[in-house]
Parts: sequence; C-alpha cells; structure tokens
Amino acid sequence: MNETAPVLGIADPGGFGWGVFHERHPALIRKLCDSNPYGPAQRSRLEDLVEESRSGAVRPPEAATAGHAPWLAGGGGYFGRPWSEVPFLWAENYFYLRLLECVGYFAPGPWQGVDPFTPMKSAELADPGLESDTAWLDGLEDASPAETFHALLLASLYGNRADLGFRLVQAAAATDGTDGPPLLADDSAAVWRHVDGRPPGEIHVILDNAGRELLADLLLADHLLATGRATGVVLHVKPRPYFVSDAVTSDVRDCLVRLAAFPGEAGKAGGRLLDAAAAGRLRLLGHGFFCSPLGFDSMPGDLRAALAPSALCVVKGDLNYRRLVGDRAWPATLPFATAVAGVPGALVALRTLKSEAVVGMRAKTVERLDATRPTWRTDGSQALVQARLQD
Ligand SMILES: O=P(O)(O)OC[C@H]1O[C@](O)(CO)[C@@H](O)[C@@H]1O
Repeated sequence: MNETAPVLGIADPGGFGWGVFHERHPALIRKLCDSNPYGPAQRSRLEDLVEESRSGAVRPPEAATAGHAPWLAGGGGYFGRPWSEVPFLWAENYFYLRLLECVGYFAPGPWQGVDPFTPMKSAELADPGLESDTAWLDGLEDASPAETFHALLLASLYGNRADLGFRLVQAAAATDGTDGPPLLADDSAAVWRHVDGRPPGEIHVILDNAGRELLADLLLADHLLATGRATGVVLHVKPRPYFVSDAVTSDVRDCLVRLAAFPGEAGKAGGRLLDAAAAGRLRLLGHGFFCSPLGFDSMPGDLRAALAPSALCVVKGDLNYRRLVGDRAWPATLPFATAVAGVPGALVALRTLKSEAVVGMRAKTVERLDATRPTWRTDGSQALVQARLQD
C-alpha cells in the first residue's frame, strides 16, 4: 500500500476534522444532555471533555475504562499532547471512549452499561414511516435475480446516507428505498457475478449504523440466505456504543423484532431472519477491534481468521471505509485495491461519503466534482460501491 499520503488531522480550522470537534461534538453533547437525565457530575464531565478536545491536552483513560491497558499501550504517544496534534481517526475514536467514561458507562454504578445514544436510536426506530420505506420490496416480484440483488445492495448502501451523528449538523437525506445520487464508483455488477457465480458460502457484514441502515442490511442478509446465495450471514456489531448510532447487539435485536412486525415482504423477511438466528445461520460477532482507533491493516489475527473463509465481506459506511483504505489524504485516483488492507478475501465497500479519504475515482469525476461541488467528499451527497473480489 502507498503509505506516503499525509494522515488526516483535526488542526486546520477550515478542515473537516476540525469541524467535527468544534461543531459536531458540542451539538452531540447538548443533544445527549437533553435526552438523558444525567446529573451535574455527568454533565460537567461531558462539558469538560468537549473543552479538553477543543483546546486541551489528551488525558489518558481511567482505570475502569474498557481497553484501558491497550489504549495506554497503543496511545502512540498521544497522551499529554494537544488534541490538535492527534490524527483524526484516533482522536474521534478516543472521544467516543471518553464520552462513555463521562456518563459512567464503565464504572460500577447506576449508569454502568447504559447506552447514552438509546433515546436517539429508539426515536428513529419508532418512526412510523419506516414501514413505507420498505414498501418497494413488495414491487420486486417480477424483477430478475440480478435486479433484485442490485435493489437490495443499493438499499443497504443508501441506508448509510444519514446516520444520526451526521444528522446533528447535516440535513437528513431522503431514505426512500433505493433512490439516490449517481454512484461515484459502481462495482455492483461484478459483486452480483461474484455472489451468483461461486458456490454459496458464509457472507460477513461489518455493520455500521442501527435504525434505517440496519433494517436495509437485514433485508440484504435475508435475501442472501433465502435465495441460497449465502449458507450463513455473520453480522459484525460494535461491542459498545460508538459514533452515536453504530449498531450494538441490542440494536440488531430491536431492529429484527421491529422488522418482523412490518407488513408485506419486509415482515416475512424479518420472520425468516428470526428463524435463521435460531438455527445459527444468522450470527453476531462483536470483536473489540471494531471500537479501536486502528486501520484494518492492524486487524488482529483472530478476527482475520474469522473473516478469511468468508465468500464475501460487506464493509458498511464511512468510518469502516476510512479504516479499510487508511485515513489519509490519498490521491482520489489511487486504485481501490491498492489502498485496501487488512480484510482477507473478497470484499465490497458500500459507503456514503462523509469524510475526506477517498480512492478509486476517475480523474475526470474528481475534476468535475472539485469544480462544481467542493464539499463532495464530506457532505453526504455522494456514494460508492467499490469491490475487491480477489485478494
Ligand atoms: O456512520 P458512518 O457512515 O460510518 O459515518 C461516520 C462518519 O461521521 C463522522 O463522524 C462525521 O461525519 C465521520 O468522521 C465518520 O467517518
């Protein structure tokens, strides 16, 4: 892999990373305090964290915090240094760990293990509009197998358009079915040939957000299982609350139960998935690595071994993409397969662009977007399907 591109940071006041720490995070903390009955100590710890991360030095985690020792060991010398000098990927990850610490998620007490983002995630799942969002499934009866797969793949992609963290400062994109902007890169036809042309195997999905995105991911999982194109599906959840709306085990449970109660084809899919879970054909894994600040090129051996036999790994979302290609200011025309590291075997990334790292673009596309829409890398308006089908 080309490792010469600069690592993305948060120091530049005009830059995207700076905006995340100076605009998005304060808005998030306000929202958390409005939606959770936190006491004065939790509130002032959260405010102190925002202040520390905007203008202070990085404090180490407390002893009770998950992964205390690995964070200290893997801190890359960042503890004690100004946050502004720390790579964006590391800083953002560490912010979410410290946020949990501030609200008492790790220490014994009444808030231990309580997901601070549940009120936001539950509100999304309670939206009565979710049922109509999946009504397009009922119109797929006459579609060819290739068309059906394509529709479900794109629904999973566009589910990633507006996660709850992103919506804090960005208008929500429409999430109706498979509609979306033209793709910047589209390897979906090759993914279909891969899935259709090889003996079925286990398909892994490295999940991103709960709610709408997860519902679409579940529909894709059901399609792969119900058509026999996957012998099993493994969903990789986050082991703890992360980046606001990232899916943890309880989110999968809540989405599955909600889906099974939908009318029409979506509800049937939910019922089949509950059966598949009971039979062990739909499995969850929650590896600690997925809440770490490391690129996938640092994936531990046990996780690599779990992914290695998969027929396909679906890598969802913006953050997973940053970890897959490296969170660097790559030339956008660097080939995708050159930048990808860490995930063994065939993979496809389904991503809405919400941050700066991007590869695998045609030079003409980059020129056009730079000229017509300077914010294209970060404003959530663009999406891509990029595959590497041979390791
Ligand atoms: O939910 P997704 O698609 O991974 O998006 C998360 C992204 O949101 C941000 O936190 C802010 O836009 C990015 O830094 C991050 O990569």
